[in-house]
Amino acid sequence: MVKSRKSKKGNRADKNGAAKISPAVRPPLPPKSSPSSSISSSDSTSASFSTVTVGMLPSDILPAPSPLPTNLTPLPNCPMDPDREMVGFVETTIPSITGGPTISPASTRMIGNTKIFEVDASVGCFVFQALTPDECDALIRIAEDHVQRAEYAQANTTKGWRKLYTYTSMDLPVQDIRSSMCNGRDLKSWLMDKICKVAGAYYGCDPRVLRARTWKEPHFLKYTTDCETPHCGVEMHYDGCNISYNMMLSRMSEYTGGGTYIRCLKKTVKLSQGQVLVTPGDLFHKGVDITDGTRYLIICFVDGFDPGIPDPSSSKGNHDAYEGNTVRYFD
Ligand SMILES: O=C(O)CCC(=O)C(=O)O
Ligand SMILES: [Fe+2]
Repeated sequence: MVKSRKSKKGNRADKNGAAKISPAVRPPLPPKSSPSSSISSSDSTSASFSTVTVGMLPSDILPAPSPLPTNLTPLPNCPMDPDREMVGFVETTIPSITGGPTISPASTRMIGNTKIFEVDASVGCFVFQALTPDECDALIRIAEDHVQRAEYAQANTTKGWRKLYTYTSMDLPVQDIRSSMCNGRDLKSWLMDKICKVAGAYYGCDPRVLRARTWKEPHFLKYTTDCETPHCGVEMHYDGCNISYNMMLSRMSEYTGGGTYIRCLKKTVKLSQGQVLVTPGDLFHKGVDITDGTRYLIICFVDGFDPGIPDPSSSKGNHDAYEGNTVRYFD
């Protein structure tokens, strides 16, 4: 049956979050070189990510099959998912079995300047807006650009979408995109700082103790129905780290279905573009199948502080029946 989200080679983290993963042998880094292209965000709220610069990889000496756009179409002044259609409700619950939609306010609170939506405080699950749509679109583009270059170059040192874990098949470690910079910081540490600051405050630990579990983290995760062997979802599992975060890069309109089903809550959390769901690593959950389109996430298995929240759910019962019990969080 489904258990911890194992790495492809059978490594896994134990229930205390200690990684039992043998040190990965990484290929040598290519020499650093000057930037080849950049994406600028016009969103003034995203000052810390105003420029994503993609540096040159060895494959850059070959013509790129599809060059990166040098500018992104500015989105209307909307800090949230432009496709959201239900502005005004803080939480929408649509029970799949017991009748029609009900709307109930989510409990919210501020951590610094960040608004936290409690998915369920008793099991330490929460959502917040971490990125702007511009930032999400830029991240998808640099990931896909990296993959295209990797496929084009067919070089062993540059790999594209691949299977890093048992239940997924299109993963890409963020640190593969070695030269992407955000205002002089590398992408991985920029993301980790952003999330760990809030997660540390939420769970009551110093954010500096929180770290990515292995070199694979954080990683892009792609689901798509638009290929020969569609990759649509992830079956029930727990991540086995201390804390996990799932950051949504896609807009709602880019896929149908999807969402993260949390077994003990019998709820599927559907994130808007740029929102992140943070959970303790012991909670059973699944990536609900998309039925059409493409859904991109950045996932991270974080260690360093155990929030000590065991999963209260039982594996018995028809949990799939509750997958349609969807919650969304809006301002
Ligand atoms: O697709 C999702 O929402 C969940 C993905 C997930 O649980 C994982 O990659 O470990
Ligand atoms: Fe997971």
